[in-house]
Amino acid sequence: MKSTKRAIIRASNLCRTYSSGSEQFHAIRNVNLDIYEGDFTVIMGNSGSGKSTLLYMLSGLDRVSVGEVYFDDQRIDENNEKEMANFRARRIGYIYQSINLVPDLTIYENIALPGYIAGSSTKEVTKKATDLIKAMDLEGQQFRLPSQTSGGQQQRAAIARALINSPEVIFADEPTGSLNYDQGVAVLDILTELNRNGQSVVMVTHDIKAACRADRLIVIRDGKVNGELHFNKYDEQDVPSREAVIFSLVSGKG
Ligand SMILES: Nc1ncnc2c1ncn2[C@@H]1O[C@H](COP(=O)(O)OP(=O)(O)OP(=O)(O)O)[C@@H](O)[C@H]1O
Repeated sequence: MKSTKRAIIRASNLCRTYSSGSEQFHAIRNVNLDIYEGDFTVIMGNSGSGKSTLLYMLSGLDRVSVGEVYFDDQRIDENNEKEMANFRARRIGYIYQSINLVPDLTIYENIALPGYIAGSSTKEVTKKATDLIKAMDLEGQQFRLPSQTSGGQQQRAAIARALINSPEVIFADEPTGSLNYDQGVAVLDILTELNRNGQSVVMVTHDIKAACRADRLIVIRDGKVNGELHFNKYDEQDVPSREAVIFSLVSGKG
């Protein structure tokens, strides 16, 4: 479907080939994909279909083998290492399934660190980190090490860390994968609220309930885009009907 929304990311003829010895594996094959500003885009697909690989390339976390990636109309796949690190620090936020907080830094320090890496002043970082700690309901946890907090608190800290530089796009790779049900819902509620306030979100998930948060769903199969659905902004009432259409598209039973 042609969209009137602005493409914040454009990927053209994207390929990613992994080599091991003389073997080559084509994890992403000729993908053409736009990600629209303000959308909550969800990527689903079977294990090994290439979701994480695609997310890495769209976010500049990994190199493309062939193809082009444009972010806000600027080509990023030709960036050198320094330009790419700068791009990642300032323009995107990344939330990992495995959370990946630095174990020896406090929750506050983990959240603040990318602010300093991006070159913000101590005053700016302190204000933003303090606001985010409040918004993510982490007051009282900020001087603890990650190991002294719950999984849900750690993932909320990881979201705060991803937001510290006010990125244009937040990428989340199975952000609820290591959480219990209630913690997962809390994280999805935060991402949904951020998106309602205009934040572009791109999330990979295996969970159909989590995928119901999408206003655009993309299904990947064998490294290719295999289907797409569009929804209105998330409304809890729509979940049962959304679950059914998402299930039929993902399972190929539609
Ligand atoms: N560094 C690598 N070297 C070789 N093959 C890789 C590498 N990383 C991923 N692959 C392969 O590429 C394919 C896509 O992997 P990817 O992690 O993108 O899949 P995924 O859809 O995110 O899977 P999952 O849902 O299980 O996380 C898989 O077959 C995987 O084994």
